[in-house]
Amino acid sequence: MANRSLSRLAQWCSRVFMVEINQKTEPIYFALSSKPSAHNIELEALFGSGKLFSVYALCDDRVQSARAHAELKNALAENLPPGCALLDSASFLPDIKSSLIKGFFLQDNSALSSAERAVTQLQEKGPVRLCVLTYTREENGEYLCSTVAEEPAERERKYYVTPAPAPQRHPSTLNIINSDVFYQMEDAYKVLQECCDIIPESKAVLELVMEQQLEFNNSHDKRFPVIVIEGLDATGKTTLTCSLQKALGAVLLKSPPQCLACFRQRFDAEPPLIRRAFYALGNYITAAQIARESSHAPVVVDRYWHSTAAYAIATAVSGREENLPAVGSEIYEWPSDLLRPSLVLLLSVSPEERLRRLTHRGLDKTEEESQLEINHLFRRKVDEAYKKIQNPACIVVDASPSPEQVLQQVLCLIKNKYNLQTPDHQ
Ligand SMILES: Nc1ncnc2c1ncn2[C@@H]1O[C@H](COP(=O)(O)OP(=O)(O)OP(=O)(O)O)[C@@H](O)[C@H]1O
Ligand SMILES: Nc1ccn([C@H]2C[C@H](O)[C@@H](COP(=O)(O)O)O2)c(=O)n1
Repeated sequence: MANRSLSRLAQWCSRVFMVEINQKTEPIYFALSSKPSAHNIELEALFGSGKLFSVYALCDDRVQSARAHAELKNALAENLPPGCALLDSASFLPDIKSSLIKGFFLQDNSALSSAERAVTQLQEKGPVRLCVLTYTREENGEYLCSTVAEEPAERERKYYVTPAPAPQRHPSTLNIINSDVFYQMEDAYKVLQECCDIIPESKAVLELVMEQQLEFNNSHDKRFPVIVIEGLDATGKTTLTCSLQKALGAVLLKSPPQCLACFRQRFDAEPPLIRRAFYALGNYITAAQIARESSHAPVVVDRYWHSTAAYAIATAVSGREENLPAVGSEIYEWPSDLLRPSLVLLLSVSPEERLRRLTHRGLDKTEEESQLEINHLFRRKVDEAYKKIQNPACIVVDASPSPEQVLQQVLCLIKNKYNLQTPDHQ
């Protein structure tokens, strides 16, 4: 269903709404119905007594939609009067892939109940069309939903708010494929193609991808091992990959590759659809470099697809780590057209040790790194997602001992697996 058709209230009736009070508790689910329902304590707690709204940015185009949602969040945060709570919300068709539409649930407890005016002003300002649903409480305690629509007939239409059961699949997992994680180069490529007008840097990135693909040769029969080192920030990847490079006489590569470094900040500022497509394409450039280099030497890679998928999944899946799909889900499948490494090692340290290393290093932190620091829930989800990725799955390495001991441990793993001749580091 095109988003634009959702401007009519009746269209929302086949859908379920999810409101997330916070990341640690279960979301609240409700639906719209022409029939009233029995009293529900959860809904009572969510709807409380103030004025309530759901706000969605409606665009047919996925790039515009992703940007409009992010802009709406900023605009609401800036323009709402004090006393308003802005909660993440979404609407979806239970267990139907790609059906999730993100929006916001707004509780207006401001002194003058002026959130509606602020929202209407945003609606008038455009250019993005907003769908605003408003909820009112009847004397008998029922909640009714109507739209803040221009046409009077549409404004008159009302539906009962009724509780809905939690779906089997957490709604935030419904849109992951091709919105957060890409499983073919073509799919990520298309996203950046659609961005060329609004983000001119996309063109340069696409050209670099095409250049590398032309040189890409995936047909060497005899390859040297390709060892990927993964892990959260400050777990020791840079330290280990540099030592491995020397110890194995290997070529050291990273993803995203150096040629994309100047574009990274630009794409990091974009919503997940665009940002993740950028990192996905980075992996294909690195893959082409791996294919070239592994024909004459072992290759060590600092981050690759495990990072791209794990961070994207952990960000997309809201709430607790139990909401992550189980091992075996298609979302953890390695992209069919991406060069597979021979070995993936996941460096693991305790949160306390990682924080100590981060603080000691004292470098600027990206927003996501800062989030990792303050948000243990997110860190656990990244870690879990790393471990759920299959074919190739990663081998967890305890990276808390000294750098030299970690290196020895890893050399041992590599030697055992490949019978490689590596210098002794006793
Ligand atoms: N085994 C270790 N024991 C103690 N300190 C370590 C160890 N390995 C690395 N460090 C220190 O921890 C800090 C982070 O290490 P490093 O830069 O190698 O991590 P990283 O995983 O590459 O981080 P990022 O992903 O953020 O670039 C550095 O100050 C480094 O010297
Ligand atoms: N192959 C990669 C590498 C990195 N990312 C993303 C994931 C995090 O947001 C961030 C971490 O990188 P770092 O700060 O350690 O340079 O970059 C990715 O998606 N794919």
